[in-house]
Amino acid sequence: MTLTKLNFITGNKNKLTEVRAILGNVIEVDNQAVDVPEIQGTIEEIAKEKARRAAEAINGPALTEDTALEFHALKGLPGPYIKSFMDSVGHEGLNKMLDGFDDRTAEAVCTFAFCRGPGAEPILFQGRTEGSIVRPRGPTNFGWDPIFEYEGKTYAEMEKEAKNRISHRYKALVKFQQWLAEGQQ
Ligand SMILES: O=c1[nH]c(=O)c2ncn([C@@H]3O[C@H](COP(=O)(O)OP(=O)(O)OP(=O)(O)O)[C@@H](O)[C@H]3O)c2[nH]1
Ligand SMILES: [Mg+2]
Repeated sequence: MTLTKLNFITGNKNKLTEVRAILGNVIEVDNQAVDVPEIQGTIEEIAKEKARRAAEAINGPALTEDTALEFHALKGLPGPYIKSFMDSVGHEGLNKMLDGFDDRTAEAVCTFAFCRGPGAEPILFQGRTEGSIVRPRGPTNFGWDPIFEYEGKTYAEMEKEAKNRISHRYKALVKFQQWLAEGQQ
């Protein structure tokens, strides 16, 4: 089955905007904001199960994405649980979690999962970008962008195009595009 368009199942408008900006001229990206329950487990287990449940929910091919933010000093936490950490303690709390450590480096991880349909095994495409956790700088319209610094600028301080050339999401989508170009084996 050669894909001519994608159904990206996400409730996150910022993610959708970046996926369309990065994939825009490669393939059409539709969206359905189906609320898919997320299990606990490894990043890969969470990403796969999200795609399985999305494909079941729409009874068709589904692309999903799960993002994690791993603090090296905390052995990878908050990881895939970053959303609840961000909602509960915010930029300041996330910074404070590292104030007792010398190592403030972190890794942004984006894991796309494509599931051809109910019962199919999802295929994963992962991108990672290394940075440091800093006090917030820049616009606050996308999650933890203001506290993730890459080569001197936070994601929030970067022009959108600049972020979309180096981000965890961009790197994951490069792998996805290669898979699409190779005929989706
Ligand atoms: O500053 C940011 N820069 C990014 O590039 C980025 N990508 C994701 N996130 C946030 O990290 C959590 C992941 O949780 P998440 O993957 O489950 O996303 P979500 O629940 O918002 O959407 P979805 O699960 O419907 O796709 C959510 O709070 C997202 O807002 C980002 N924050
Ligand atoms: Mg989610």
